[in-house]
Amino acid sequence: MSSVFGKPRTGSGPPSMLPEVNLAILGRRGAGKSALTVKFLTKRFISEYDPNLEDTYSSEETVDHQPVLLRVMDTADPDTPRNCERYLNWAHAFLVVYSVDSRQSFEGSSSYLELLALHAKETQRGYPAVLLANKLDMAQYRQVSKAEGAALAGRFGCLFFEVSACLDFEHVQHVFHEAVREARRELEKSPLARPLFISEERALPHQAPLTARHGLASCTFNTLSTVSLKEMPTVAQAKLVTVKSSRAQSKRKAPTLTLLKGFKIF
Ligand SMILES: Nc1nc2c(ncn2[C@@H]2O[C@H](COP(=O)(O)OP(=O)(O)OP(=O)(O)O)[C@@H](O)[C@H]2O)c(=O)[nH]1
Repeated sequence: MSSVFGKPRTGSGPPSMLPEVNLAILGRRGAGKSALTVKFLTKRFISEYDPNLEDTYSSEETVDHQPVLLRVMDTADPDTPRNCERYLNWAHAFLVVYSVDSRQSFEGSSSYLELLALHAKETQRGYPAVLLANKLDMAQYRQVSKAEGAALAGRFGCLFFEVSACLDFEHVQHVFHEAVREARRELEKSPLARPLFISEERALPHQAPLTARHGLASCTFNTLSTVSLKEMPTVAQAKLVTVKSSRAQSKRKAPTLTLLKGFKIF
């Protein structure tokens, strides 16, 4: 069963005939990828949960009066890009996230943009990316100026926004919808492009790792020697994640609420 947010879909009905857009959220640990994903899907800010979970969710959205089934992969690379093919071959567009209060995360986002640029060059296709500076509510602890963010986005020709996962939903939603617009533009240019998925079964013929070919030290492809490209699978099932909201942190007693499918909020 898929994890579906936004407009509910019937579980046993036929697969959605909506046009689909796959969006991968990339960035260093702690940048706020999961918080942004959850904010977009549920309008709630969830302050803590398991950093090792990587899940894909789907949400029926309407962007510019056109419906779309948006699949969002909240990635969980350990410290640097790892086994990148799982999202490089799946996503139509990318949100690259850093946190305004962490220079390290900003540097990490630069590595991801570099990786996407190499992949685009190699596959001769566009991979729209949006650079997203998160934790704007922490601006008093800024380590990265807005100008630096804009300059990095300019270098890679991508859109740039500053948001906060714990402030208003509309800004976060706007960014996700912009990514859908970017993906649509790219899909219109190459309508036959289909996302592929890596499975760990057969060797990928005649393909050396991207890192080896381009010397990108920060990206490792542990499973590349034993992978093969397959058609995209159905959306992964969300695992049960127990999270604490800021209400719980303020020690007020509140009943436990299971939110949609995977998230439990106190
Ligand atoms: N103040 C503030 N904290 C945030 C914001 N977004 C996320 N956080 C916090 O930053 C921490 C990391 O957020 P996550 O969403 O887990 O970050 P992530 O990028 O998914 O990190 P991994 O799961 O480790 O890959 C958590 O404690 C969040 O509560 C934000 O906009 N403002």
